[in-house]
Amino acid sequence: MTTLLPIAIIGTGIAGLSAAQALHAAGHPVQLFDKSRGSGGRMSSKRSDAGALDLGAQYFTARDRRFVDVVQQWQARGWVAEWTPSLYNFNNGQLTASPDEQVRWVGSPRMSAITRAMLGALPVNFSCRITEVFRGEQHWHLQDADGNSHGPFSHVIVATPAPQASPLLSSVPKLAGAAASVPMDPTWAVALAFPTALETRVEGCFVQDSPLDWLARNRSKPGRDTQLDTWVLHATSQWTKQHLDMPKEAVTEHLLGAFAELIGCAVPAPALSLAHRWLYARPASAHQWGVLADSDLGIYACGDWCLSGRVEGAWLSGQEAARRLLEHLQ
Ligand SMILES: Cc1cc2nc3c(=O)[nH]c(=O)nc-3n(C[C@H](O)[C@H](O)[C@H](O)COP(=O)(O)OP(=O)(O)OC[C@H]3O[C@@H](n4cnc5c(N)ncnc54)[C@H](O)[C@@H]3O)c2cc1C
Ligand SMILES: NC(=O)C1=CN([C@@H]2O[C@H](COP(=O)(O)OP(=O)(O)OC[C@H]3O[C@@H](n4cnc5c(N)ncnc54)[C@H](OP(=O)(O)O)[C@@H]3O)[C@@H](O)[C@H]2O)CC=C1
Repeated sequence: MTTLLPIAIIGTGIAGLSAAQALHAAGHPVQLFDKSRGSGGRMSSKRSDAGALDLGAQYFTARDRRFVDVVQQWQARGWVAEWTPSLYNFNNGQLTASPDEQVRWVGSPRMSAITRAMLGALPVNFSCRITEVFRGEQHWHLQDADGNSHGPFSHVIVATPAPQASPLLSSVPKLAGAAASVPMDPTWAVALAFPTALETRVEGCFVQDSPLDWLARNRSKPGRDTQLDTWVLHATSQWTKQHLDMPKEAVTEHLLGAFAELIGCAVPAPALSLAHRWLYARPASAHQWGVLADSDLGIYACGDWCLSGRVEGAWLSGQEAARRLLEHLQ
């Protein structure tokens, strides 16, 4: 059985697009919405004079068979490539090589390439912040921040971070309460570009006992612009919380200082630097919900916070939302 009305999907991160693709493949019309100007959410990339910079998700791993299979398809289509960084660990003031066998994937030529390709020609309203989701006598309707109404829709899938999902689920208090119970931690990200290559072999580093949590040589990822030596630094959730409202220039200065202390080579002034604050970067703890659903009413919530807090979890959660919706239609 097919629905005549489209299914509204709020959020064009990987969870929303995972659900959209599965529903579209099953013959159901979808209509996507995102408050941003493009797709990707936390898997987006920032265009800059130093090329595209992955400020959010750095790479992803695939452990679940279903995700392994889809990543192989993405690889065959050229949407993703394996990233094999020279990995290090910084612990107790020591920088040590930390190679492993883990396969790590990145979007190619930038992280945002994956959701751009998944979106394809699916209908989407960008720069459209949904503020209200409500049910009429039979169907769902959306209200956006500019006062426009959208609908009717047969079903709604909310695919935003938990704190942003909760108000959109207010017509089903049980779902709104579950989403509200998931705190999400922030992450400050800083990108740097140096005119000459830093004299280090480090291409990725897991960091302990520092304001930094992770750093990556962006240009070591496949397909990236290599003219400048580009780096992305992520602060720990703890440091970010303590400095949530610090001006971007000061955040850059602090994290550049921490980077210079640990990287073990001379660090000149960067030719370009930028900072980005991810307010809802990761769920404070993992859940095993898969999806939140009220199938009788036709409303679903998905995203990384319903599973592992990683790219893989977000994709699986979107699949689960689509599966539950299709199951209920039968
Ligand atoms: C700094 C950082 C580093 C990370 N590193 C990794 C990593 O290395 N590996 C890994 O696996 N994962 C990593 N992650 C986590 C990974 O990025 C996420 O798990 C995944 O991208 C979440 O996808 P999602 O679709 O659930 O949510 P999102 O990507 O957040 O998508 C939600 C979308 O909803 C939109 N939206 C929100 N509210 C509204 C509204 N009211 N109306 C319309 N649209 C709305 C947003 O604009 C966004 O596009 C990282 C995340 C961050 C922030
Ligand atoms: N900053 C955020 O907001 C945010 C960061 N996230 C990070 O995303 C990756 C994804 O995790 P995944 O399980 O897919 O990858 P890994 O297996 O590569 O890493 C998992 C953790 O394991 C430790 N690790 C892995 N490899 C090594 C290594 N070669 N040497 C030392 N340590 C390694 C490391 O843990 P610690 O940082 O040392 O505690 C990895 O973190 C992951 O890095 C998340 O932190 C996800 C969501 C938001």
